[in-house]
Amino acid sequence: MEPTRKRRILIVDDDSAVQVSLALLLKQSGFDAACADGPQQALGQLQAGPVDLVLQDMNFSLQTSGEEGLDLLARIKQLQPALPVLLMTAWGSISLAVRGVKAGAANFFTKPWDNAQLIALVEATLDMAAPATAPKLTRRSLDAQCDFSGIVGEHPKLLKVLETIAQVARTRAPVLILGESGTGKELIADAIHRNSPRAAQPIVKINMGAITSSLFESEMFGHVRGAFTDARSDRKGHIAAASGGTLFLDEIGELQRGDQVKLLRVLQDQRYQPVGASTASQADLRVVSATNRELAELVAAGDFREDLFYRLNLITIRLPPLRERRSDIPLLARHVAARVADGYGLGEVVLAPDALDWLSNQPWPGNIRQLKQTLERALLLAGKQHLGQADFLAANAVDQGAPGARLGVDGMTLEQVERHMIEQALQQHTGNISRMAKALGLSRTALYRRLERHGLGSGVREE
Ligand SMILES: Nc1ncnc2c1ncn2[C@@H]1O[C@H](COP(=O)(O)OP(=O)(O)OP(=O)(O)O)[C@@H](O)[C@H]1O
Repeated sequence: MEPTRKRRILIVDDDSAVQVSLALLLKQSGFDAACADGPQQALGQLQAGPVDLVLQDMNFSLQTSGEEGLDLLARIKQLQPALPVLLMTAWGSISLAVRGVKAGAANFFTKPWDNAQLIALVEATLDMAAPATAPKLTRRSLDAQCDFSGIVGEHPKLLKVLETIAQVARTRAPVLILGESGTGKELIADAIHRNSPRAAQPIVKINMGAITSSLFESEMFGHVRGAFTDARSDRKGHIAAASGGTLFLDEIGELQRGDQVKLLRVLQDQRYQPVGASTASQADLRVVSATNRELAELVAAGDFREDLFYRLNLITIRLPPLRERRSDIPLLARHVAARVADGYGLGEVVLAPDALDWLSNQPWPGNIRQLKQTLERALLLAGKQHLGQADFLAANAVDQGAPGARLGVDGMTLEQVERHMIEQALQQHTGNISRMAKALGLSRTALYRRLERHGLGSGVREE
C-alpha cells in the first residue's frame, strides 16, 4: 500500500520570520511545509508538486493596499480552483479579508496568530476541502450520510452547504451561519444539532436582538434566589439549559457590545457565573450562531468584537439567497404547497407549469419565507387545488391593496427597508447629515455607519 503522504502547506510571505515560525508550527503539528517569498515563487511551487493548502499574506512589496494578495489569490484560484487558501491579514484590515473571502479564499486569520486556533483552522479547512477525486456530490449521497429532513433542494450551492454540515456536525467546532433573512439559517442550525453526538440533549435557541442588556446575564447565566429583588427562586439560564447540547445564537450581530465580552469569556473559559452565585459553573456547549448581517463588516465598523468573531467563525456556512438557486424553486414550491394544503385540509394541490415558471422568475428578496407566504396566500385566495400563473397574479393584485403594500415594505427584508428609508431621507434633506439623523431618530455616528454599510455615503454633507 502507498504510504500516506503528509499534507503539504505552502506559506507565502515576504517576511522570513513569519515563514520560519509558521513552518515550524506546521511541522510540529504533523504537516509538511514549503515557503515562498512572493507570487512568482508561489505559483512556481504550485506547478512543481501537490499542495493541499496555501497560507498567504496580502502584501509582498512596499504596497499595503492588499491588491497584490487579491491578485495572487485570483491566480491561484484560476490554476487550482479547489485548492483552499487562508489569507493572513493585519489586525484591523477585516474589510480586505472579506473581499478575499468573496473572491474565493476559504477563510482568513490575523497576524499575530494564536497557534492553537490557527492549527484548528488549518485542520478544519483541510477537512472541508474536497479531495480532487471526490465523487460528484448528490442529494442522495448526502442523505445517506445525515438526516437532512425538512431541507428541500438540490442546487449545487445547497449541496455544498449540506456537505459542510456532514463534515462538521460531529465535531464541537463553532459554526457561524450567514445568509439573508428567510434563507433557512435556523433550519441549518437544527440539522447541525440533529446530526451531532449532542442530538439527545436540547438545542436552545436565543434571539440575541431580543435580549436587553440589563437582562443579559440573568437570561444567559441564570441567577440564584435573592440575587436581586425579583429573584424569588433559583433560575437556570440558557447556558445551563443547553448543557450537553447546542446553543443557537440567532441574530448574533445584534448583541450589544458590552454583552459581547461576557459571551466571549464563557466561550474562552467554558465557565460562567450565575448572577448572585459564589462559584462558577462549567459550561458544556456547542455554539452555532447566525446573522443576516455581514459580521466581518460589523467588526470593521467597530460594532462587533474581533476576538469574539474569531471564536464564533471557525466554520462559516454561507447560505445562498433563493435567487442564486432558482432551479430549486419548483421543488420548494411543491413541498410548501403540499404542507400548506395539509395544514388547511385542502387535499392535493397542483401547480401548473406557467405558475412554476412565474414563481421561478420572481426576485424573492425575502427568500424562502416570502415564497411560503406567497404560496399560502394564493392557495387561500384562489380556493381551489389547481393553481396557474393567473392565480398568483390575482393574489398579488389583492396584496397591492394590503397595509404592507401601502407602507411600501411588503416583501422587503429589514435591511432593504432600512436602505429605502435612508435613501428617502437623503433625498428629502438633500444629504444634510444632521437633519437626516434627526428625521431617522439616529445619532450621527449611527447614521454614518449605516450609510457606509449601504454604500450610500457619497451623497452626504456636513451642513
Ligand atoms: N431548504 C429549505 N427547505 C424547506 N423549507 C425551507 C428551506 N429553507 C428555509 N425554509 C423555510 O423558510 C422559512 C424561513 O427559514 P428560517 O427561519 O430558517 O430562515 P432564517 O434564515 O433563519 O431567517 P431569519 O434571518 O429571518 O431568522 C422557514 O419556514 C423554513 O422552514
